[in-house]
Amino acid sequence: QEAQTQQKRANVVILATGGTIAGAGASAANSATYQAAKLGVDKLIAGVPELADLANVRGEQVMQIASESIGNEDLLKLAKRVAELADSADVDGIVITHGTDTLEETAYFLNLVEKTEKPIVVVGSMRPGTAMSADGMLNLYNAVAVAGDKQSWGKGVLVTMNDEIQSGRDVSKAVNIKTEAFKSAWGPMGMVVEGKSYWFRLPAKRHTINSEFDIKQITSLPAVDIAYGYGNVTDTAYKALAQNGAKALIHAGTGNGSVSSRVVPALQELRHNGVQIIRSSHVNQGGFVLRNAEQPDDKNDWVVAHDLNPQKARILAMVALTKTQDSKELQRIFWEY
Ligand SMILES: NC(=O)C[C@H](N)C(=O)O
Repeated sequence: QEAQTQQKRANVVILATGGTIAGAGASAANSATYQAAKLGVDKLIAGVPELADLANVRGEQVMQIASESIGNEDLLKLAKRVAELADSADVDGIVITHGTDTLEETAYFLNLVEKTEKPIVVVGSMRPGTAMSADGMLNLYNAVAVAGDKQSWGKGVLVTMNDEIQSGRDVSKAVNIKTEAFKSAWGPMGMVVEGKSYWFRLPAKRHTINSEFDIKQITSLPAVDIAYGYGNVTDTAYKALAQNGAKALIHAGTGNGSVSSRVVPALQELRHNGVQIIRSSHVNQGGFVLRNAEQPDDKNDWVVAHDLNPQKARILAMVALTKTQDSKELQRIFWEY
């Protein structure tokens, strides 16, 4: 009978990248003061013996860093390894342990470029494993439960934090000091409770298997940078980023992605010189930027990021620019993904 259950169990690979879920503090009282990326993947797995009740789990250490330091090369390395594993017949699901600071960027990137229906679940924690009420154990348990579940197939890259199943496209870190840190303007897709998934909605945007992008065809990512809008802003940062080689600039705009009159002329000139200008909003609870609202995008030949926050807009712009330099195509992609 033991052999039978063994057979039915899904094979889940945990790819560890670092972050607070692998962090350690000096004492159990240290929930916010600690070093990220200290524990190896074997220790993470050994720390939650109950994972073995959910799936046949094995781990791989892909990198060991705090997620604020993840660069494009790291993204490519991780995504290529995910694609290899997704292609292997003996892998049913993939979990990625990740720092929470850029977790939403990695999750969205994978959602765009992985051509698989197999579950890919990105997970982190807000407290290191050494802290009282550490959240990493349960988050990881939930991630393995979701990754090993047939119900999770074809739903795009998922994030399991705080018992919720979120879409990797929509979810974003909204609070930095609570375990209830990750939110989506459009709500979670489901819940995971005691190792069982409960689904309520599906993603409407193109992802993974229905995406036109494929990590196997991407060898490098173009420079795309973000500049922030605020009162009294100048065009200095925008110009400097472009001069430094940015192929597209994400305007992390105020409100509706509005652009200060002090910045508009520089952005018009940069677009004239070939730099793509993408207007997003930096409002906290979910921006919503529409073409030709606040700024004449048709006239300026700018793109709007719609509901993508600036950091997610950077990810989509990089991926899109591997295929097209056309601003209309870019805008189509921003509506569809
Ligand atoms: N909670 C965390 O994981 C934060 C950490 N700075 C990281 O992103 O790696």
